[in-house]
Amino acid sequence: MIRMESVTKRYPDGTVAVDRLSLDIPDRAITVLVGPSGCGKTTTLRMINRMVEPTEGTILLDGEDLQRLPVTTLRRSMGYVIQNAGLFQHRTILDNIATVPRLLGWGKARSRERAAELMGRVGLDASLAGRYPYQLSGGQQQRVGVARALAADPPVLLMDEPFSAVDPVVRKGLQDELLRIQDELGKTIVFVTHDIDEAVKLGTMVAVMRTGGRLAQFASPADLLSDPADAFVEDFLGADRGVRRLSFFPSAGLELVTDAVVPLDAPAARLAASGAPYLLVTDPDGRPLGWGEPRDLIAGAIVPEGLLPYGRPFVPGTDSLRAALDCAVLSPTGWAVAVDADGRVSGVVSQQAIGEAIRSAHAAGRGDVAEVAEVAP
Ligand SMILES: Nc1ncnc2c1ncn2[C@@H]1O[C@H](COP(=O)(O)OP(=O)(O)OP(=O)(O)O)[C@@H](O)[C@H]1O
Repeated sequence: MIRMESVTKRYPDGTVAVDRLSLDIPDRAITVLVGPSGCGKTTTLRMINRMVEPTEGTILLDGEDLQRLPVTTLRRSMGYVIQNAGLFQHRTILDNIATVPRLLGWGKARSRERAAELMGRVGLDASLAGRYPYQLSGGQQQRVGVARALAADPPVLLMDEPFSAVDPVVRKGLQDELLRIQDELGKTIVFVTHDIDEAVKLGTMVAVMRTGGRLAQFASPADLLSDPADAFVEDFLGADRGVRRLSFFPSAGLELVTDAVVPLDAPAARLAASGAPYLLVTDPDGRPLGWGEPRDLIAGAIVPEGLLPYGRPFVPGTDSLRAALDCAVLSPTGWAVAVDADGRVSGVVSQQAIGEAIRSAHAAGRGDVAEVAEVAP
């Protein structure tokens, strides 16, 4: 949808902020521009809505040269969200969100109705509508910024470090919310961040830029983590990229052991049958209670309070291999507990078995990674 062809921006003082950048930004997906401070991310984003004009090269929107489109028409088709939200301090939340529809001549009632609908969509309580920005937390203000950018339903959303000024917990909430909204709305989003974890979490495609405004690599997060183009990208990705890459492998293929799972009232024969070093005891509904060693469990008299904690379970099919590994690492027995969507135990799996699954997933290579790219981290 948006194509950049050898785009360069040289500021009047001679600074080359962006150097011959070519990018195909896919339709209805999130493309993240990431890189160290001053590498030209913001300049690139602003060239897309013509707040900055390129010195050389061409940017096409649906095949049309941006230079041929009137700036007002262009900006109306592109929502813009910035750090600290940039809200109008003297306007209420509802009026902030209704700004663009009002500019487009929608009429007061319809604009406010739309603004109220968007508050719900971005997770803001309706009771906040009459407040002013200073009466909201930083995270709430960012939500207002997103709602305002979406108000006129533009096909493109440009987001410049929108979540950088909030604490990590609020930030995670905002990221999850953006992914949820994107699932519903399917916008073409260009998102600038200097945080590689945010880029890998949000991006369908990630453009890693280096100082001097040059593109270092343009790839899906899974491909980036498995095949960094050079030492700069590898360094930028950080030390634990191997573990992070596991987020893109599903846990559904793990072979679950079921005979190490026993109910509270298990008979002696059942306790002795599995040969496993630990048994996971379940309640009458099949939910986990805790681990016990077979020799410590007395048939018909298992005491839940005497069991080892089962840790955090994972859900095969929804969770990734990284989540399963994390459960196993945190489990006092080294075994991870798998549950279904209702929290009932479907089996258990050892660290060793997860390790084997990781090795075969890596061996299966990229084709498999692409297939499972939808798995949640
Ligand atoms: N108006 C300007 N005039 C001259 N140089 C500029 C101007 N705006 C930006 N620059 C320079 O262009 C380069 C790229 O800046 P830009 O803001 O695009 O980078 P960035 O990657 O978004 O940085 P950050 O992550 O720190 O926001 C920097 O060296 C910056 O100093």
